Amino acid sequence: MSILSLKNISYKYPLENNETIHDVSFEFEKGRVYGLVGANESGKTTLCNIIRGFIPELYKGQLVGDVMIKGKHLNEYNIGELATIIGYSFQNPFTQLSGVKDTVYEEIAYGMENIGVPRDEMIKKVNDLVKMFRLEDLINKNPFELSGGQKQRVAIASIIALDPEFIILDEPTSQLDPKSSEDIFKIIHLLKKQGKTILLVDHKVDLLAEYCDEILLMSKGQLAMTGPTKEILADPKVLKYGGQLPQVALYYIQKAKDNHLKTTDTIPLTVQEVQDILRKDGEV
Ligand SMILES: Nc1ncnc2c1ncn2[C@@H]1O[C@H](COP(=O)(O)OP(=O)(O)OP(=O)(O)O)[C@@H](O)[C@H]1O
Repeated sequence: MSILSLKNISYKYPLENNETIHDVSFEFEKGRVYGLVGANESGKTTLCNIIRGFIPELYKGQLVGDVMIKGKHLNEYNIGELATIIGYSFQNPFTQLSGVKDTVYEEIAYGMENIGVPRDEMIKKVNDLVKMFRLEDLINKNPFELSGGQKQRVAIASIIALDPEFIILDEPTSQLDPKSSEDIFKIIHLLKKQGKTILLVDHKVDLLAEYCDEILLMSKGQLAMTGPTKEILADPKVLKYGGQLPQVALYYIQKAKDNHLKTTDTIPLTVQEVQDILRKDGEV
């Protein structure tokens, strides 16, 4: 059974004439990492808000279709239950900070305090997350004094602290340098190994190619392409729908076209895969 499913979801913001999301259906399986990609304003954040229930709870408008979580309609969960089932890290980490805690350490503990996690368990969890997100030097700092990237790491640690089963990360690496971005993807991999289901909105297709099981490509409010990462991110049709291909795939397609390489049925998506193909073809 899928952990979360979307059935014929359409949505129109108040005062807008046209739908921002049109007839989206999809089933998310437990323990998989999904990359949600698409051009700017294609509807990715709006879809995440629908999955988390912020639409229609906070944003009104016209929503049709059903969001089912573990076999129950989203409406059947109360706000507290939903917060522990679905973790949502916002695109802008500034909006995620509680604003009532003076240190990073307290900020990470805040959500757990609210749901009454026992003190010992809470301390252990915060210490684990501080280590996992390399926040050791920042624990006594005020969250609002941090850089954008540091805020982003604290915001993600705070939602993981609640141990949600389904985690939505909306552009978690947008303010991070390449090394910190890769670190976040490694944490995503670790969370997957713990059985979490992750929906990741990100433009860094090279990292998505390496870490995601499946890709959902949005175009003008619809899911234009969905499927295994290996199929979707190796398909030049992605470009037609405003998506991007990994640098490695683009390089390989160009090389194959120039006839410098023997063609192969499989377009490589990672540097490792290119090296394997080149080695097989006797190029290196
Ligand atoms: N609160 C709102 N009221 C009205 N329209 C909105 C609102 N929020 C977003 N939109 C519109 O909905 C469309 C989809 O926006 P959304 O932010 O969901 O796309 P996105 O794919 O996440 O974009 P980006 O990659 O730029 O973050 C856009 O045209 C946007 O202007």
